[in-house]
Amino acid sequence: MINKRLIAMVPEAKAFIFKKVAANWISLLASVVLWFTVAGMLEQVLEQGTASTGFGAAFAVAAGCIVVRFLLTRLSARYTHQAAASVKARLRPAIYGKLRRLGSGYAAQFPTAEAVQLAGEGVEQLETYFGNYLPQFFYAMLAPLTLLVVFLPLSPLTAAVLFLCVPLIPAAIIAVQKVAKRLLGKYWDAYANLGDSFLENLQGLTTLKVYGADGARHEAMNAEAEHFRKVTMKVLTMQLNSVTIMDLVAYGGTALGSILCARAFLLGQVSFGGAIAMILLASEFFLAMRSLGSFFHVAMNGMAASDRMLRLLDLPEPDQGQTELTNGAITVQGLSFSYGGDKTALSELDCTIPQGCFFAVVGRSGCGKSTLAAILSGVQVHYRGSVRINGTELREGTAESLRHLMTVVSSNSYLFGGSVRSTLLEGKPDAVETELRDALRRVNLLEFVDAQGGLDMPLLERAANLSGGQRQRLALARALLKDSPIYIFDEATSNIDAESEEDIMRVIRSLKGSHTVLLISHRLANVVEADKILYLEHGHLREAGTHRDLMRSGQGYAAMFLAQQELEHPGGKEGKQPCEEAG
Ligand SMILES: Nc1ncnc2c1ncn2[C@@H]1O[C@H](COP(=O)(O)OP(=O)(O)OP(=O)(O)O)[C@@H](O)[C@H]1O
Repeated sequence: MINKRLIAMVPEAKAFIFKKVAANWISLLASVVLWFTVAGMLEQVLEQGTASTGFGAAFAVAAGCIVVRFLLTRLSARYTHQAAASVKARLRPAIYGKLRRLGSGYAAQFPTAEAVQLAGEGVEQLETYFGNYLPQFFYAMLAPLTLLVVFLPLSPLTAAVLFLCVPLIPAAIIAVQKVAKRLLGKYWDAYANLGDSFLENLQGLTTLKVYGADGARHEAMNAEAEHFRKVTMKVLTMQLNSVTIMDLVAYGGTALGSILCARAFLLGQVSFGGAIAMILLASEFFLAMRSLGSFFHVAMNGMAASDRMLRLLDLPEPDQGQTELTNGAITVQGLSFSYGGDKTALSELDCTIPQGCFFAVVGRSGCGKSTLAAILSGVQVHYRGSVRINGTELREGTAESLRHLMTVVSSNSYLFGGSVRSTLLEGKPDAVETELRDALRRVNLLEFVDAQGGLDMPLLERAANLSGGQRQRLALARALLKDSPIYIFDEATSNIDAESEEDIMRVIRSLKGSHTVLLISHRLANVVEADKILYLEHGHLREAGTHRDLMRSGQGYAAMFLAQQELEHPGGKEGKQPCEEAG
């Protein structure tokens, strides 16, 4: 339960823990003085029948002790909060920073829902570990030792019996520790799985409704929730049972101590005042350990969370490059990539994309187009072979410079809720009104936005109040404002209306010359004007050339192009037009 690595991660907490232990210990000494003073007054009253001289001083001492205890209790609570705050301030950024360093492909290594649960509830339970459990752990050892020293001169037998009973509480804790660890492991598994399902079902709710599959998912989630409830109940039962045992030891021990004190008084071994003071203090022998037992269960849960947190923090990170990437030709040599297993998504790819050129990557579904985009944009970093931009290897470049250099616009670019203005400003935070309006004009969205109240037109989450084509055009306007030297368009025109598609393609074509453009498109009519088309098949580069070259060679690309034209214009001659125009 003393995790050195975890403690080292929150170095500030050590000082607060020390101060809290000191405050609790001084408070215990104040209790000793208080109860001995009260007992002394009682003895005086019993012996003399009335208050005598020195009573006023005794009252003053007792009142002083009460005030000291009150102040120290407040101080102790403050140290708890400060320790807890330092836990939050250290661990949440550590989790967030790790996810950032893992890069946008982090979800392949660690589920999003679990990361959120750890950063939220996991960290909160660790607050109890640092703020309560650790200080109590040290205080619970100090308190019985202090009382042993106080009791020994008065009644050695009582002191010895009480002191020997105290370890029964940690023994009860140790007895349940193994069971608790196993149960809490199960608890976190069930919690994380439920979180994953909940997040996924929520994200896909519309799809579930469309297919009428929400009922089945509902049932499946009910079963998961029921499993989580049962595990939670087992955890609570275990905690309750162990608390009952600890209470039995604490109150049984206090009762035994009181009986021994009374016996020592009757045998004349201790004065009346001494016996009363010991009876009043007997419970203090156990209270510290008893509180430790209560904190133990919450802290144990925090420890289970910390195991997972450390697993996340230990995940291997992609090497952080140190070289500034600069604009220039993209050179790919012997590029291979696999998502795991024997199957390769890309095999020995070679190509050079000169600066300012318009390249297209095409091929059948699953041939590796998006994988290439993910590698070029730094999302997938574990590739073999070489990818250089202006001569610098991609993995040696800093993430920051790659972000400046390249923008990816995909078919599902995320649009946050807010306004059109706030969305556009994500592309260029210091853009002025005219720049924002100009970007909207370029994607043919200005008129619509103006009709809806202008740049401050409100946007719902994921811009749900826009049509698919409008969303995509807005995402493009945001990307244009960023004005990066290289753009990758990954199916940026899929699933949208023909008018929006043409608007977007017009903008993409206009970037040629001033920007390097890599267009990934399943619709080959869109790539006809590309300077070079790369045709992939099962991760291999099979053909490369202009549309005209590839049509002339009459292989895979030509067959795919003609098939699409036939589908779009059945029986018509239109199918051949773009080819002839390009020629
Ligand atoms: N995250 C992943 N984990 C495992 N395999 C993956 C993953 N993403 C893609 N793949 C596999 O890698 C191969 C290439 O996928 P990729 O997404 O690059 O194809 P694509 O050409 O972009 O397809 P599409 O045109 O359908 O988008 C496919 O066989 C796919 O099943």
